[in-house]
Amino acid sequence: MAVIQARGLGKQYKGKTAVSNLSFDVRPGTVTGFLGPNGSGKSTTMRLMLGLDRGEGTCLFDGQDFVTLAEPMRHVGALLEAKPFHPTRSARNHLRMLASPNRIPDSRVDEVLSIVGLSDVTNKHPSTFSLGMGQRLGLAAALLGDPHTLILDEPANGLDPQGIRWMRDLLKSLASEGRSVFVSSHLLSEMALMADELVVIGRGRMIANGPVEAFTAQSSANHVRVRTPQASELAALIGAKLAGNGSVNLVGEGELSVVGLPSDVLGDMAFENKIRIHELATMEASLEDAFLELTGGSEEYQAHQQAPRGPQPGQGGPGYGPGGPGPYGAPGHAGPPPGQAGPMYGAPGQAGPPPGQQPPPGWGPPPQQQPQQGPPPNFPHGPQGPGNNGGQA
Ligand SMILES: Nc1ncnc2c1ncn2[C@@H]1O[C@H](COP(=O)(O)OP(=O)(O)OP(=O)(O)O)[C@@H](O)[C@H]1O
Repeated sequence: MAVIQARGLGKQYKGKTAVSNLSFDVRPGTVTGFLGPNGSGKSTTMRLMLGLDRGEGTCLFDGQDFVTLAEPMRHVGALLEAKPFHPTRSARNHLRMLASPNRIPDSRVDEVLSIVGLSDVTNKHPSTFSLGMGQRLGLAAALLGDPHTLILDEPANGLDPQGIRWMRDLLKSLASEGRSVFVSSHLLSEMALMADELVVIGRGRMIANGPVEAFTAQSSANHVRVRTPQASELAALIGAKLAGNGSVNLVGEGELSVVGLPSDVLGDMAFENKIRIHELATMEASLEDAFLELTGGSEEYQAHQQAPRGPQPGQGGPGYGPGGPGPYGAPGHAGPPPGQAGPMYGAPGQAGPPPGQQPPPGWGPPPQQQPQQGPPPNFPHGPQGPGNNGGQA
């Protein structure tokens, strides 16, 4: 059984939709990354999951609503915001205050302080902590009850590079013990190293949900680079073989970018036609490539003057058919301007679907939406709410 089952989560602020009809599962033994541009609704979703905000839908933890869990810290640990600590208590006392209603012994307080590397500052006031130290204390609070589920909003915020690596190793090892870890982060390279599954949202709506590999596999940035002194000849052969299912572009002198055929097929084709190959390399899309491509246009907040993101003058863009950008219509992947090197043979570009309307190929549909239920009750745990944050909505 999935440990976390979110169904139809939704929230409006003064008529403006922050989260709309989000459904997903988080399985035990996995780190599930929660991605989305600024303001896309990640924090709101996490608050809805924990009953900290009123909204639509349900979220069940092992089949139970969070607010009905007895001793919730033993089931779900949450880190939702940095430094929501008591103004006068020491770090240790802050944790003891959270531990006692959940019948968690003081020995566990010292244990989690040691796990997060704060053993030397247990008697200091968190108000004097750096952002990174505050995050560590927040994580200590989330771990207090040794929960099988963790919900962490940007836990790497403020951590130094060593801290970020430590956090990654910790979350992976917690997942490898069979726990469910649901974590948001803007650090895509981190997420690529850490996450098994992804939930990607834009403007509060589901964009993609599935394994990380499937997410990156659908990116048009996946291509094969071929360097050959017989580029035109090879491009013509590739174009014929593709027959509209992919593209081949001249991206530099004697350099082709091919989408739709793997390197072994290209190598054999060149060999059979006596075409010399100087380089044949499979270029895999990064999580960042796939994320920017898929969430393009769904950013709530954008700089007015964007840095140029498309191919540089004189270069083509990988994987563009003559009709436009790749299958998801990513900004910054607009292909070469007229008159510059560009697509030679390829499928007509398709305009990308609006976010959330058509999941990329190979991705399962989101779990079936359930009829939306009434708003969950207010978070009932008062000032000693879930995990660490005192239950502030
Ligand atoms: N208390 C609030 N009152 C009004 N609007 C809110 C409130 N909290 C969030 N919003 C709005 O809801 C939307 C989603 O915000 P949310 O903080 O959930 O996004 P996010 O994905 O966590 O953003 P970020 O990545 O920047 O942390 C935004 O448009 C935000 O302005």
